[in-house]
Amino acid sequence: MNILAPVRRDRVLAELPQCLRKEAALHVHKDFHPRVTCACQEHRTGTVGFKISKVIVVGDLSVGKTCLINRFCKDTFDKNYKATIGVDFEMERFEVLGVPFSLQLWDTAGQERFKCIASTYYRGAQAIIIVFNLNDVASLEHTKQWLADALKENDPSSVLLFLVGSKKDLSTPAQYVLMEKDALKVAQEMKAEYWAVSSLTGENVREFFFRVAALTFEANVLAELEKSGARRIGDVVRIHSEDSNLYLTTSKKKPTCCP
Ligand SMILES: Nc1nc2c(ncn2[C@@H]2O[C@H](COP(=O)(O)OP(=O)(O)OP(=O)(O)O)[C@@H](O)[C@H]2O)c(=O)[nH]1
Ligand SMILES: [Mg+2]
Repeated sequence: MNILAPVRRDRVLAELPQCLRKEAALHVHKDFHPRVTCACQEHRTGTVGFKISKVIVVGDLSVGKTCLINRFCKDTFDKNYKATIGVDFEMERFEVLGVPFSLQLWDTAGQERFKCIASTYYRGAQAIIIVFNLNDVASLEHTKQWLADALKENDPSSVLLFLVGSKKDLSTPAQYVLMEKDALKVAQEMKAEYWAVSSLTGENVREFFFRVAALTFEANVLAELEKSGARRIGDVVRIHSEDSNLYLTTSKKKPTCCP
């Protein structure tokens, strides 16, 4: 991969992609955080010219983790199941608000016998994607254990969580509605953002990864600004009391500031 080649035109994000369901979203702001937009305009996004975030994808065997990544990164779909052994890795490049940004996508094995190898790659994730099969309620129940295991290796206060229901093409609308109700509840308990996708049809796959890229980029730049002491004395910090379901601003206490 040539890191200096221009980013593909369909990987350019100029606006914040919106969540799927407001009831289970990491935040529901219409735009990027004003400090992030401002920093990008002024090229104050950090010391390095490009940024990388590590994302791990976990969940039961055969829920469709590999197919989800392959649909987005390679626009392919394989109907034959080939278990991931240990981990696989894909790097996807974006340009967010004019800044080069990459997601390192770690596709882990769901099979019990490979879990031990896979879990050694959990550390240092900025986002955790927990996948379940929308047609298998047990796989939704197991997401809590997958999350607990992934959080052992990461800082729960800074990592972004996504709960993704897969194989949407296999559920009828009525079945989907029932499953979504349970899934939204689990997502709210976890403080994860909920998505439902189909790697076979491609439904929501691009929208989902764009949202992951945008939110990890936003968190990454905010952390960078905080670290570099970019917040000037006298900056006004305003908490939006009308924000609801904003996991980031409520539990993680990231204030919304004037630029
Ligand atoms: N109909 C349908 N089938 C899917 C979809 N996604 C995955 N599958 C099928 O589900 C099976 C398992 O998919 P994988 O992506 O290999 O599952 P995995 O979660 O990576 O499995 P492990 O690597 O063992 O953890 C394959 O036969 C896929 O073709 C989908 O969106 N729709
Ligand atoms: Mg796999």
